Amino acid sequence: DSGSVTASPRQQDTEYLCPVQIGSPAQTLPLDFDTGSSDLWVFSTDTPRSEVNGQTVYDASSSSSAKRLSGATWKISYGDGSSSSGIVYLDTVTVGGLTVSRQAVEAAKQVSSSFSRDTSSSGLLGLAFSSINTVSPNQQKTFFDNAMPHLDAPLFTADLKHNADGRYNFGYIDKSAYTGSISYTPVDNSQGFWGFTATVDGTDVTGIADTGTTLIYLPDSIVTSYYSQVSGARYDSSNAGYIFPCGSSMPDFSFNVGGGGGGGGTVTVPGSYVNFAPTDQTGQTCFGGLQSDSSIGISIFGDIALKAAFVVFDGGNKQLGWAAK
Ligand SMILES: CC(C)C[C@H](NC(=O)C[C@H](O)[C@H](CC1CCCCC1)NC(=O)CC[C@H](O)[C@H](Cc1ccccc1)NC(=O)OC(C)(C)C)C(=O)O
Repeated sequence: DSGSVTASPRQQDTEYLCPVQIGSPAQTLPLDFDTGSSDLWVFSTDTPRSEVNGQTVYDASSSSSAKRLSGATWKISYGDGSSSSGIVYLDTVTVGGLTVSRQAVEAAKQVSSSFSRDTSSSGLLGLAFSSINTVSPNQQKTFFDNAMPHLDAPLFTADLKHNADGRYNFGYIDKSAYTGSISYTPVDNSQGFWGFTATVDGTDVTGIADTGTTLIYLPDSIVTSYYSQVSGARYDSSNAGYIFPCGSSMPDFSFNVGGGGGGGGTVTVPGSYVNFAPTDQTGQTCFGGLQSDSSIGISIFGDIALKAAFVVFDGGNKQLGWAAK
């Protein structure tokens, strides 16, 4: 089996949403595919009306294939401080033509305000490792874990784009989607994430490949040396990050993956991607797409990095592949 689904950017590439079919007859919800978490949760008819703000909701009672997973609950909180919790159904889930028949669909009974405010997203589809799924008492598998044994190849690929529709493919590598060769590097999933080590200016950086995080967060030393090349760039505490004059021409940002003997491959993030967005309506000052990880405790290669590459999340061989495009 295989599947292929469009990933549409929202709010200046802040997140990427994909249409997912749930239940019988199919209910299509736009979900944020997140390689940084492992719960498939959705706004539902169980979500208080006061917390629903135009989002499409899942109605288990109108799905003939929905079965309540009795006694199961979930509760999750994310790096940005948002959170949600609720109950669990098993139902049929289809992504880009790839179907999993008994997928844990976590229906929200509560969502935090930032989810209510994000009118374009109906929830998340977690693509990290099932070891960090939050369902209790019996942890549930991700869509990818459930699909893996049926896939032509035990992998999925992420091809996110700046300000344009990209694609997640499951079960195969689309050779027309990238240029040159794919450089692979081992994955450390001990924390449940797609952890890997890259080299930046000769320094090894261990971080995670996270489609659910908008920006790149790296060690201070790397970030300060990057912005030292940009006149007028400075760390601004009110914005809690590096800002600079919007007219600045930003240097490209490169990192090497799969180094060692073969020299590995280099991913180059165009400087224009690092000029993420204006900090206010005046458009004078812009916020950087590369920020320090010092308040996070882990380095994150988020969408700013991922959209500069074609990335293979290989669950069978526990490796990450990076290619230019
Ligand atoms: C629960 C654990 C098992 C896993 C958990 N994983 C994470 O927190 C990482 C994961 O990728 C989560 C997934 C996101 C949670 C919030 C909704 C969107 C997805 N990433 C995160 O928690 C990181 C948050 C993102 O970077 C937000 C995302 C966002 C998008 C649109 C609107 C609001 C917020 N972007 C964001 O803040 O963009 C700015 C900086 C430009 C404003 C953890 O480590 O705690």
